[in-house]
Amino acid sequence: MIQIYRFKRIFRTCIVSIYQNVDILREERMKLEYVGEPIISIRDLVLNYGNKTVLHGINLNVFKGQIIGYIGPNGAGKSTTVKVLLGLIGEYKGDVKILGRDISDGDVEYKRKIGYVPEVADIYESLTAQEYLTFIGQLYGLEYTRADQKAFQLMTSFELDHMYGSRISSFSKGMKQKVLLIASLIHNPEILFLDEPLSGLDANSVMVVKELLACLAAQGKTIFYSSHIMDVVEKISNRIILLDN
Ligand SMILES: Nc1ncnc2c1ncn2[C@@H]1O[C@H](COP(=O)(O)OP(=O)(O)OP(=O)(O)O)[C@@H](O)[C@H]1O
Repeated sequence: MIQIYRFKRIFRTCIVSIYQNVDILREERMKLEYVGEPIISIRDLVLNYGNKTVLHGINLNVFKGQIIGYIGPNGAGKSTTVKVLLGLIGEYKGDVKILGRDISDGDVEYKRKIGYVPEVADIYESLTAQEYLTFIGQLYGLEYTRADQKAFQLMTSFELDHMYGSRISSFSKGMKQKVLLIASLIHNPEILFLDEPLSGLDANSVMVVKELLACLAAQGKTIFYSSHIMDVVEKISNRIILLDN
């Protein structure tokens, strides 16, 4: 109980300080913008689905601590870009480096350092949140006890601790979305890819996610946030990329 309380306190303290110092943080993040090696580097990325070209030569550098809003209309190629970065689509032209490594070189180690919240996710609904999250944590190499502790902390921060032992099939859409978000954070990734992460969340949960993202960025995490809705993205991002053909 003490640990939960401590985590809640740290989480809230971080959130409060983020809001109090939001301008300073923005300024600090802007300073980070062009310093050092990019954490994600995309050069002349072209991707075709059959005869159709979806990505027409994208060039982009993303630096540590940035929250990138990756915006474009439906069908612009946002999810496709994210899938390339995650190594889920290999048939592209151009160079993509994550954490300094070319992702086409076959070394998948970088995947331990990234988290992903997909737009549409398959989630094992017959498992409880505890079973699902500890399973994901162990896939990322965490010990069961550590995964369990981390999962419960994150469930608590999203006010879902009372559902920890319940089957995911009994969760609302927004609750499932939160579980997916927790699953993406359980291994403390350096880069977080989010594909429309707020879909299905109520206003309060949107606030929690926004605060959490600001908190993560302040800790030096990099966030790649893909969405077709400018409204929320412009409030949380410190750099916006518009994808238009
Ligand atoms: N597996 C696929 N096979 C063929 N075409 C595809 C495939 N996946 C996506 N596309 C097409 O590629 C284009 C880009 O799709 P993508 O899902 O990347 O867009 P998006 O910007 O994420 O859109 P949305 O905002 O609707 O999620 C669309 O025209 C889509 O129909």
